[in-house]
Amino acid sequence: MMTSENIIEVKNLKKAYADNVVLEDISFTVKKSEKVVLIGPSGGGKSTLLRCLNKLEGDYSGNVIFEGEDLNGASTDKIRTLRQKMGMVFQQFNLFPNKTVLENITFAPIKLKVATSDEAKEHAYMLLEQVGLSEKANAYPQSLSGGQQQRVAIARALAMNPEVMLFDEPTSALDPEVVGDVLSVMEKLAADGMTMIIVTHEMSFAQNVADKVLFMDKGKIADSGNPKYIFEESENMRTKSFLSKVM
Ligand SMILES: Nc1ncnc2c1ncn2[C@@H]1O[C@H](COP(=O)(O)OP(=O)(O)OP(=O)(O)O)[C@@H](O)[C@H]1O
Repeated sequence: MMTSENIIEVKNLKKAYADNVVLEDISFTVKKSEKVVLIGPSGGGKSTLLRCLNKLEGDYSGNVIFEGEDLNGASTDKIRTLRQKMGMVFQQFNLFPNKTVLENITFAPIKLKVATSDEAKEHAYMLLEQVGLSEKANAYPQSLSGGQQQRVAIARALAMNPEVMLFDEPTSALDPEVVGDVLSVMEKLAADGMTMIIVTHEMSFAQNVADKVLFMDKGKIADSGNPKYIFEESENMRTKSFLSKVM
């Protein structure tokens, strides 16, 4: 096994809320630069799995090994350090409403002392250019469209120079006409070699970007493979039935 190449290894992950088993025996690996896309019916456990990866969700059994270190059982300090290497983008942007776009992006690097104020600003302007929002540096989140806010949220996550980016349905809350802007920022990031784990209902995006697709149903990885296999070849009844409903 080429474990050294794996940036994330998930082994026999199980998670329950009281009696409700939400994740059952989940195992998979993510290599550096790989794009792993999680698809599947609502309630199947995709978001929960993503939150377990950076320990936003504690209390699971099994292992999440990130760059060789097991998050399960790691100290709070260690988890904080590891979490800094994982950028997360949520469905609901979660920008700081009382900070400008620039302040949203520079806040964490300055507070966590990974950059001086000048370095953080310089980096932020670079990132704003990357997401196509240079002219919005001094705007406040509420003056931006949902798609613009989500692109700021992506820039904010990138400001910490993460090793991995986790996306939890980043376009689900957006008006259809701005979804493409966010997806194209993500496609560029993918082409630049970022390691990405993405929960999405955007099937053509999944098909274009994924190296590996995990089809999650009822808390399990019910099917997995490259996009050609999942979208064209799989004979798995659950995969086929799900895809026939969403495509
Ligand atoms: N904080 C929580 N407390 C109790 N149950 C939860 C909690 N979060 C999620 N669940 C349950 O876990 C299951 C999986 O939810 P999850 O949000 O991970 O699914 P999903 O595949 O991401 O669905 P969707 O596509 O609708 O977001 C659901 O049955 C949900 O009700």
